[in-house]
Amino acid sequence: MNRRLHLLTSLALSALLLVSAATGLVLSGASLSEQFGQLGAPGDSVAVVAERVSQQLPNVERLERSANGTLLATLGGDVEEPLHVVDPATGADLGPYAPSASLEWLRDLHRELLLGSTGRWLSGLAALALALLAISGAVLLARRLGGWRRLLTPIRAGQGVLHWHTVIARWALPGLAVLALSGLYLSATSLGLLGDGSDNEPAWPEGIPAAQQLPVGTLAALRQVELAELRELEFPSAADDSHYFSLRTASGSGFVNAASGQWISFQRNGAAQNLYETAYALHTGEGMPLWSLALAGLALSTLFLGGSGLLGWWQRRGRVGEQDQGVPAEQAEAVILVGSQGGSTWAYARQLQTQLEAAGWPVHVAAMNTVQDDYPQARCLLLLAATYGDGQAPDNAGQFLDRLAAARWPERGLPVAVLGFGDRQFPRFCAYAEAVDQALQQRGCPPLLALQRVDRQASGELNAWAGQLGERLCTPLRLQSALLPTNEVRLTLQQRQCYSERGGQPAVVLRFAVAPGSTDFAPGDLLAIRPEEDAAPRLYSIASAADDGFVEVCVRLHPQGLCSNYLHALQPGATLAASIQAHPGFRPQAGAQPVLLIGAGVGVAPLIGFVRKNQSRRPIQLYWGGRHVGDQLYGEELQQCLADGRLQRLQRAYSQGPTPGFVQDRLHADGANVRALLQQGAQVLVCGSRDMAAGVRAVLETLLADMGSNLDQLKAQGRFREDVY
Ligand SMILES: Cc1cc2nc3c(=O)[nH]c(=O)nc-3n(C[C@H](O)[C@H](O)[C@H](O)COP(=O)(O)O)c2cc1C
Repeated sequence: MNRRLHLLTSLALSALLLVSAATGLVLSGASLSEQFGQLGAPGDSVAVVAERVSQQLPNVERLERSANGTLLATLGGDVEEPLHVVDPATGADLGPYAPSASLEWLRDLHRELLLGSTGRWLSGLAALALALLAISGAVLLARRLGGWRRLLTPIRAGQGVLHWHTVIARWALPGLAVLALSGLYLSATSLGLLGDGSDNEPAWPEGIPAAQQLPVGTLAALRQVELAELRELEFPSAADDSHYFSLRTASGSGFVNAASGQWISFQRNGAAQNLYETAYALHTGEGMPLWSLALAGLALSTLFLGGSGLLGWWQRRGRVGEQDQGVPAEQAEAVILVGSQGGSTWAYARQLQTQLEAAGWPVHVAAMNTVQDDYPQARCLLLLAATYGDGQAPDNAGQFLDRLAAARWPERGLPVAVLGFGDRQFPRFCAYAEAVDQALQQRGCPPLLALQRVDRQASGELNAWAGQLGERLCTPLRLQSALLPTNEVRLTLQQRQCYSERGGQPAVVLRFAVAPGSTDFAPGDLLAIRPEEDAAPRLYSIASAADDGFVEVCVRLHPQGLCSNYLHALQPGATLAASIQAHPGFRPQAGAQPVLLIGAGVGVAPLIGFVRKNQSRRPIQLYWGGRHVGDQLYGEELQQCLADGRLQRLQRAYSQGPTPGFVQDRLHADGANVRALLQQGAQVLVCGSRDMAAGVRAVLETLLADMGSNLDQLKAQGRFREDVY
């Protein structure tokens, strides 16, 4: 609902919002430059400045100071251009006031789209749209991050316009809310729907006798008011026979006796006027240079958010596609319901749909929120559910549990199977799928299969489940990881370096030439290689970056391994097709905090990549585990990095060395150092086998417990990441 409100509002009013943001950007820039032009203005009183001006321009009738600090004098008599800019420091005439015609035009466009009062209504609508977008955006963000209390926690690394949409929106939201509310209020006052307090006037001077006027510079009341406070000062008019000054300041307005210099009356601004003044200042930034700068940033971010939101929506339309629902729900024999936020889970529903349909099953595929009361023909119900936030449902599944409680199909004993999609690096791995599975059990649905949780769309877990499901349905099924590459690149082996290992299998470092600009990647991304046409691809962590001009991976030989045998046999000049998958979840966060890299064997590949690229010399320490002291995978290069400061410290452990130990034992022995790093806010990146990773986690848990923390907290801060195979 929220996402739809967010999307529909932005689609319906995008043109209006973009015009408001673009004109707002230029206007805040202009206001900023005007304010910078007035930075050296004197801090004198109104009396002193009025004296200076009246000496230079004896026919001055009125002084007016804009919130940005420009001082304007209205000259009386037969003057062709009565409005002049004056210098408050000297009173000198700086020439007739000539506002830029294009700026005035832009201001009109911003306030009323050049359409008069209809345009003012439309501008009000733009402010309303901005308010709705800010509110629905905040709700979406809170959902995505796992609750309002986590609104300020780091957003996980990601790619694509929608990731940056979220990152920018988070910072811009409070400012956008201020802009939207002040814009709404100003529109309401300009349309006469709300009062601006301007009817709150001081008592009009009556019966002031004619008397000798004092020089304006000596008037006590005007000497109390600072120039920065001035809005307007009207001089006594000989024509009207008035013997007083009328004055409007930021805090109120009143009249001053020109002969005695005393206040005749003064009326402080009421609440409505103060509200108007505040809203006006907040919306225009006038008189507040830093806020003007922030407004320019907000206008820019509105443009970015509009563009990125629309682009992201356009890109997702096809991906998340719920278009092909198959047969209507009431005719389906197999029902597949999908809970997905990012869209990837739909790919598995499509694969199952295609294979089941090919085997003659009438299949219905839909979002979990559209679950029906009954599926009269169904023989099985398959639920594919991802987890978001802090263990919550994706948007398109948020209503599933409520609807399940009222549905009739559980009473028919329809067999169900739940496949959970998640990421083990989150504290509540596949928690939503677990909740769904439990609710189904409570409603007495017979399980077709036990709940299976899939970590980062791992092929093995997907296929184990598909295989079992195929057996139950008597229809062979398989699932192919949707992380499979679609962006194949042609690689040519440039260089290979083999590291043999006493009593173990050799590892080879392969460097493939890649045409500059043909693809983009960073250390830690994955190279997917398919050794044979029908084989599942194998993923290898990349040790280089696109600007190196080569893709480097490190591969251990597995005697029975199809892909490792194939890669070990490659000789320079050989070519192969592969593709690169971004893996933004596994790389150092931006910043200067220390980084603790932990790896074993060929798991060093992405880690050496991070070290190589450490041009800023942030403190990076590497703990690495091998077998024998002689195993020197990347040994020389690591020494070089130590020497030039890209690597601060290197600790090695050898499981079959003179003092045998694993990398986790080394960490444990070095507990004081690791604790110190964690206390400094270090991020931990672990790459290697599952067993090693489990050992490392156990040691870190112990060290963190001593510090009153735990791994879950570290993960929630994005400071613990694993790339485990
Ligand atoms: C912001 C965000 C929060 C996530 N939270 C969790 C979580 O709490 N538990 C979990 O197991 N996986 C979590 N994941 C991982 C997703 O469930 C996983 O990537 C899933 O395959 C995404 O499927 P989808 O693309 O269909 O939405 C999260 C992913 C993101 C981007």
